[in-house]
Amino acid sequence: MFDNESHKAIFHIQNGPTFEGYSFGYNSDEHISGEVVFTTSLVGYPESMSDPSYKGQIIVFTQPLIGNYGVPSETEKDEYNLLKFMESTKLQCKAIIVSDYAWEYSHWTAKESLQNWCERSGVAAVGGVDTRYIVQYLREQGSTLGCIITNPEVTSQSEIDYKSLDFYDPGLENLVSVVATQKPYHIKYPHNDKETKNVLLVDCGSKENIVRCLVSRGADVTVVPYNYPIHKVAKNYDGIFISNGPGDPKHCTETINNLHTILNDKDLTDLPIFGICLGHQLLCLAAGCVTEKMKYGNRAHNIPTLDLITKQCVITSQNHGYVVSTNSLVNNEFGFKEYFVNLNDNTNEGMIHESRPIFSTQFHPEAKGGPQDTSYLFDNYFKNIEEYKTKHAGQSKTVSDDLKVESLPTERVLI
Ligand SMILES: NC(=O)CC[C@H](N)C(=O)O
Repeated sequence: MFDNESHKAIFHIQNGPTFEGYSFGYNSDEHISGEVVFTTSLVGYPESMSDPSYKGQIIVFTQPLIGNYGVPSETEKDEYNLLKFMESTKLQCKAIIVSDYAWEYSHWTAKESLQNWCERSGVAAVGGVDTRYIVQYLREQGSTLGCIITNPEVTSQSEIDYKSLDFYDPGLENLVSVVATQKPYHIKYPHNDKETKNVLLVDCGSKENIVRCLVSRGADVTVVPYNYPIHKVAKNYDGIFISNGPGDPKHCTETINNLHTILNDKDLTDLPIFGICLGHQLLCLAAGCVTEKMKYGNRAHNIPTLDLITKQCVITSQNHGYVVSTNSLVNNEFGFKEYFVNLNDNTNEGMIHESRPIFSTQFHPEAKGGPQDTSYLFDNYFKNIEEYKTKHAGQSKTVSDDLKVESLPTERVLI
């Protein structure tokens, strides 16, 4: 054991096993609790930990060595004024659990250690526990709540009365309202070599790379909060996009209702729409489908998924605990059908409309981290946008006062 592994940490799974390890993150006098989930991704811990979809969760990494390439800049921006390395402006998960923390790190992008990032962000981090055992347990029992105790006065796990502790359950809260932008903002395509397309992005806790995938293809992106009345302004844009986000999709009733109104609007039948992960679930709910909580979710960068149109297997990046019931997509009243299917567990991975330019995926084609097999979906979305623009060329579009780009901030507006 290294000297710096002497600060004891206890990780307890509600009504389940308890582990003793060392703390290498934020030390709190209070216990820190959340939903325990595991990811089998090998790399990409800065991207995952800054992904707003992980809000309220304790991430168990199955990759045994974590921290060895440090953490890149949390603030550096790219040519689009988007965060260059992180998926949002801060560390989002509640805590992390690893087998072996790498006290030494090295990478050309590294600005600080993972320990430092966790400490200054108030995120607990526990090393030295048997993560393979935890994953086996979660696969049997399903996702469950857990807590971390780093109070130095606690010296042994047997001293704690776990039954008396409160366990925070992120599934009960509308976390989208916490992580989404509070006000509209605008990201402009900085080059003028392509004809501008105007995309309206509904932010439920969007990953930065989703915005980049849109703007880098020549779109000016107006980002609105998840509950913005998009149905009232949709006709002024060339496409709608619905982002990923944390928690149970059923909490986002306003977004679901607004999307439902758009699907029913006879003037918007050819408007391109694309949704990812939570965005997929919300679109499905708006189309009358059903979502349910999975036993332990899918969080990985290598999930084989079948594209039912091309009949090709694609390797996908995933992070979700809820899923759309495939049965609820059969004979869909709006004309949607299944688009992708997960080849590990046969769960639904996407839907597409039989005639309208609308599709959505449960997996993450923006893939940060993860493989870029499915980036063609962004290209397909832009083909739909081109067609829509050509068809509606010459029609005047009036942008509502509160979305006039000149007056909008150029980055996410947080609480
Ligand atoms: N990445 C996401 O958008 C996650 C969607 C949703 N919160 C789920 O866990 O299923």
